[in-house]
Amino acid sequence: MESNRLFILSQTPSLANHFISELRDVTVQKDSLRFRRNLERLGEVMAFKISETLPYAEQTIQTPLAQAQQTLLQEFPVLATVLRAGLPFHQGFLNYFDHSTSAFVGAYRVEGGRQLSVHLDYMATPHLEDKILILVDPMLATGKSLVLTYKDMLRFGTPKRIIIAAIIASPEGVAHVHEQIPEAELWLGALDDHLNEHAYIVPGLGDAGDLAFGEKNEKVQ
Ligand SMILES: O=P(O)(O)OC[C@H]1O[C@H](OP(=O)(O)OP(=O)(O)O)[C@H](O)[C@@H]1O
Ligand SMILES: O=c1cc[nH]c(=O)[nH]1
Ligand SMILES: [Mg+2]
Repeated sequence: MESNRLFILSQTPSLANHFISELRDVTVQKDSLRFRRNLERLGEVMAFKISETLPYAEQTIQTPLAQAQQTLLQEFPVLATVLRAGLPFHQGFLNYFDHSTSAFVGAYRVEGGRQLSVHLDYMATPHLEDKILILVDPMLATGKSLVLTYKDMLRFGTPKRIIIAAIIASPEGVAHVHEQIPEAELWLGALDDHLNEHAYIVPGLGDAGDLAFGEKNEKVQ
């Protein structure tokens, strides 16, 4: 943990490091079922870690025998994700935050090296005013997809807390998010070294969307 706005899972040794290693490993990642499941497992781990920072309240539960006092979440966060690579990671969050509502955003990077642009074309979201929003996307490279997504989501209300969760990030992406969304807390699996000339994270894992779902055909007929 580097500051109160940046939390890095891999800084505390845990099983999460095994899941991240399998995502990166050029042999293991060929198994797309395992790749998707590792994204999902990391969503579950991060959901649990983030849940420790949310507000709770005492509640009384009736068991068949008596009443039990439980400390339970006061509210479930809204979970937002970016298609396509975000889907398995989002499923992991939803497995734990099972009463959450979800937002889906269609955003993709358009070739342009380090100066790439992001095309945003689909958004389905619940109201966000005064909500706790967790925006999940496994890869934070230039940070443009997440920043554009979040700024567009503000049309649907201003969340009272914004948490961004990514599995692998670049220093450039973290700096862009901190500059453009200073109120965001960033939760990462690992913080990598740099971006290459194609704006891929190094060492990274390659193309998360393609590894999860197959190479996309870029041709428009
Ligand atoms: O920080 P950035 O430079 O914006 O890059 C990160 C984005 O790249 C990946 O999606 P991609 O555009 O490859 O789409 P895909 O999920 O359909 O493969 C990833 O899931 C992020 O959304
Ligand atoms: O390294 C990267 C950067 C963006 N998207 C990916 O899937 N990988
Ligand atoms: Mg991709």
